[in-house]
Amino acid sequence: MSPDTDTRPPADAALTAERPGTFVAVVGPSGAGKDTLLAMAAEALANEPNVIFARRIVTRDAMAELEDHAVMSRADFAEAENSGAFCLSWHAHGLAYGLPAGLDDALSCGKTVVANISRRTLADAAARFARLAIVEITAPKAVLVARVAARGRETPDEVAARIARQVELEVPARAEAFHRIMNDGAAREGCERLVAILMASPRRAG
Ligand SMILES: Nc1ncnc2c1ncn2[C@@H]1O[C@H](COP(=O)(O)OP(=O)(O)O)[C@@H](O)[C@H]1O
Ligand SMILES: O=P(O)(O)OC[C@H]1O[C@H](OP(=O)(O)OP(=O)(O)O)[C@H](O)[C@@H]1O
Repeated sequence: MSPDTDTRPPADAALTAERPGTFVAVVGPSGAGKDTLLAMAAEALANEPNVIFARRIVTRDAMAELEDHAVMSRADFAEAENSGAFCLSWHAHGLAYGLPAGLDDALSCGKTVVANISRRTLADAAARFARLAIVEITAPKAVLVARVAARGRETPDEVAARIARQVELEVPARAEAFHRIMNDGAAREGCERLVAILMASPRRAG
C-alpha cells in the first residue's frame, strides 16, 4: 500500500463488530519526531475524548520532556507480560516496551487509540486489533542523525546503534490506511498532519 493513496475496508467483519475502534500505529526511525508529534497532538486533542494516546510501559527511566511513559524493571515487565497485562509488547534497543491491555476496552468503545510502536510489531498489531491504521513519521537521514545526537537521551554508542538500525516498513495486508509524515519542517506542521489523520480515522458514532 502506498501512503495516503489507498484505504481498505476492514477484512474481518466479526472482529470489527467486536472492537470497532481504530488502533493507529505511529512508527518510524529514531529521531523522526514520533514522541514530539505525539506529545503535541495529545495537547491539541486534550479535549477530544474519542482519541486516546497510549502511555507505554518501558524498562527505561523516563525523560518527561520527551515521553511520559511508565517505568518497569525487567523482572516486573516479564511478569506483567506473562500475566497478560499488555495488549502488545516488543523488544528493541535492549529495552522492553508494552501497551496496557486496558486499551482493548477503549477500542471496543469505538475510540481511536494511538501509540508509538516498533515497525517490527506491525504484524502483531494487525493480528491483535480489528482496525489498524499506520502513520509513518520520518525525516532525511542527516536530520535523524543530528536529532538523535542532540536529544541527549542515549550514550554515544547507543546513538550510533539507533542510527545504524535498519528496519523495513512492511504494511500488513489488513491495514486500513497508511500515511507518511515527512517531519523535516516545523514540528507544528507535522503535528497538524497527525491531528488531521487522527480526527479523520473511523470511529463508531455516538
Ligand atoms: N520538526 C522538528 N524540528 C526540529 N526538531 C525536531 C522536530 N521534531 C522532533 N524534533 C527533535 O528531534 C529529537 C528527536 O525527536 P523524538 O520525538 O524524540 O523522535 P523519535 O521519538 O521519533 O525518536 C527531539 O530532540 C525533538 O525535540
Ligand atoms: O523497530 P523500530 O521501528 O526501529 O522501533 C524500535 C523502537 O524504537 C521506538 O522506541 P523509542 O521511542 O524508545 O525510540 P526512538 O525514540 O529512538 O524512536 C519504537 O517505538 C520502538 O519501541
